[in-house]
Amino acid sequence: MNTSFHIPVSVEWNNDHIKILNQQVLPQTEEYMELRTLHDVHEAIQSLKVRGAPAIGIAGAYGLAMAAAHYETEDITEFIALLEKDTGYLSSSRPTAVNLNWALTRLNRAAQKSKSVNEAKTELLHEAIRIHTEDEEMCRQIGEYSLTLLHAEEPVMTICNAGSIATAKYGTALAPFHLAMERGKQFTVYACETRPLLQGSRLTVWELEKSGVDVTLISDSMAAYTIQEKGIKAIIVGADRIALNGDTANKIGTFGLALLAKAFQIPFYVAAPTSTFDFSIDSGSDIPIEERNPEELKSIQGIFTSTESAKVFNPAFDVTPSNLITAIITEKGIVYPDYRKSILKLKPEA
Ligand SMILES: CSC[C@H]1O[C@H](OP(=O)(O)O)[C@H](O)[C@@H]1O
Repeated sequence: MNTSFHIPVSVEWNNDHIKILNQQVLPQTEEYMELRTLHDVHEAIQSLKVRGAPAIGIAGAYGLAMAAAHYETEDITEFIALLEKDTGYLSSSRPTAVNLNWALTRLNRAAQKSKSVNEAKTELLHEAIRIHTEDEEMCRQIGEYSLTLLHAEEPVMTICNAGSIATAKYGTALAPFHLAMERGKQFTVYACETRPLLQGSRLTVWELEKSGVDVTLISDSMAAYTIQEKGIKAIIVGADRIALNGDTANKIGTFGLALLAKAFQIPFYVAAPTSTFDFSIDSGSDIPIEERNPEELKSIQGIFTSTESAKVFNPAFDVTPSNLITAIITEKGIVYPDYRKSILKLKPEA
């Protein structure tokens, strides 16, 4: 393997602050930023400087632990109340990816078990570090299970960026490609550009090129023709929130790819850690879908591509019904229908 290739990561804890790769300016600029306050973290998540369900959870966890380290109270009850207030603020940064709430809930539970403020401050940072290191291992496992389903000689398609920079490392949907590359095996990946924020053309192409994986960019509208002409053998995507019945929220455009997979009778895989499952909701209709600023659709990098007066519908995610999903690949194994039954087995002990 060419030693210049490497698998990029996007979030790091740096003693007393968070260091992130600013995904808003990739691929033209590889800029690292320091996040030192809760507002810094909220803004970075909301503006997609840090993005991707698992990476949002990791950054949110470090952000809450970092903020709590500066609480001045010595009263544990007051400390917990402050933590709950900051948790609510941070949770509001992006509503769809369940990993943010999942991570912040873990930190609140860790603090609630603490007997003193000092113990709570230590436990919060330790829990954030655990979430970060666990996610890397979960992603690597997802990659291993994915490699039992995907074969390097068969071209595959993906959308958005469910990659190493959207997680601790390796990614979810992109994990098999990075792992295969580490073992000298080359996948042929077709990446949809993923309008309007272009996570595919800006981030997935950049990330896979860094890692030496063979990636070809297509526009979202080219997906059907590409499947037909390039003989795509499978589609694999990430997830932001998976309901008990297997309905999956992911980047806008995913539902359309699932319909194409059905039409072309090729497998459609969702790759996600169990931290992306929301065991409190029955179906996809319960998943909040973030609608974003209309400007994101009407312009690109400040240049209007429609009229300034154009009305816009700009959902950042859609929900793929579970009947279009061939299997869900998790770090605990591959989940098949009947999804409600198989997903319930993944539910952590209370
Ligand atoms: C493993 S990342 C999961 C998921 O998050 C991305 O959304 P966004 O770019 O808005 O943060 C995308 O839907 C990925 O598939």
